[in-house]
Amino acid sequence: MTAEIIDGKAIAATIREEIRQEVAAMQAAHGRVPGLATVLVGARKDSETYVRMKKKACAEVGIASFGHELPADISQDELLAVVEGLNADPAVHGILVQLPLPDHIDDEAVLAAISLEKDVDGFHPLNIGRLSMKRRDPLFVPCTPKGCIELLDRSGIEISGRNAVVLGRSNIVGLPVAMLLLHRNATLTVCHSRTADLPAMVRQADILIAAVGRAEMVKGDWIKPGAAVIDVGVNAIDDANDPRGYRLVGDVAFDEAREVAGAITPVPGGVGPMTIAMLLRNTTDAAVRAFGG
Ligand SMILES: Nc1nc(=O)c2c([nH]1)NC[C@@H]1CN(c3ccc(C(=O)N[C@@H](CCC(=O)O)C(=O)O)cc3)C=[N+]21
Repeated sequence: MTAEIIDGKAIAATIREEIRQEVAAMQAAHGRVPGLATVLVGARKDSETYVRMKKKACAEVGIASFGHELPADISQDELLAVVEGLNADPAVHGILVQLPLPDHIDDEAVLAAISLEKDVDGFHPLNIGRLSMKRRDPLFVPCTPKGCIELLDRSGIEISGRNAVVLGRSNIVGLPVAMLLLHRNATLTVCHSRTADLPAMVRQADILIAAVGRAEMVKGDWIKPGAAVIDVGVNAIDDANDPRGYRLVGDVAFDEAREVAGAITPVPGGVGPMTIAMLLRNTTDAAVRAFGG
């Protein structure tokens, strides 16, 4: 069997078009548009690239974006003051503090300072807490996990009653995507670096979410025939043939896995574009709430 390729780039484009129309209608009805503030501390190349992509995506759908580029040696108090200013700014409906933050900053304190109504990343401890409870909907669900579920839903892949295996337990992907799958009535297994016989666990998966950040770790013979494979990994590996000197690969050995899986996301062009589409979704939802529906 050769897997259906889940085209995250195309699905994300469809979602961006839906949002573009909503924003245009909002503009017509209220004369106002959603606004996203991005906060970038320091000059990590990857973070700069991600923030630039997010601002460009905002512009394409008519969301206003407000970029705050701050020095790497900013103090915790100064950064908290920036967040407080954005909390109070009525043109800003969503606040995204790009992670990782420099080591001297307590990132949990910064995320906890973001107004709940503007927490479009869904990383505020209260939103995470609500995500981890039954029937306590958080105001916002983190973008990458939400994008994974959206890919399954828009590809017609049933979640309820099926075996879902999540590889990885990070705060930003593994844990929240596990909660979402459980809420959707999957039978859930979370695997990590201490899991005994990882290939055997992964072979149980009707739905596999790979989010460990290790290039091509999941081999083709780990995949249950017909499984849906969502590859969250974004790993740069050296490639002299690429003008950038590297190329991106996922956590799954794609060429092997596609011979076994029923459906699989590519890297790039799978989960990545969905993360950004979900950020636009959350920002638009925040604005709808702020404008009173
Ligand atoms: N507060 C915060 N929120 C985040 O959502 C957040 C963050 N910090 N820190 C870093 C991670 C990573 N992340 C990605 C977004 C888009 C792609 C993406 O679109 N990737 C393209 C490839 C891009 C390329 O070619 O370089 C793709 O997979 O097709 C990937 C990764 C968001 N993150």
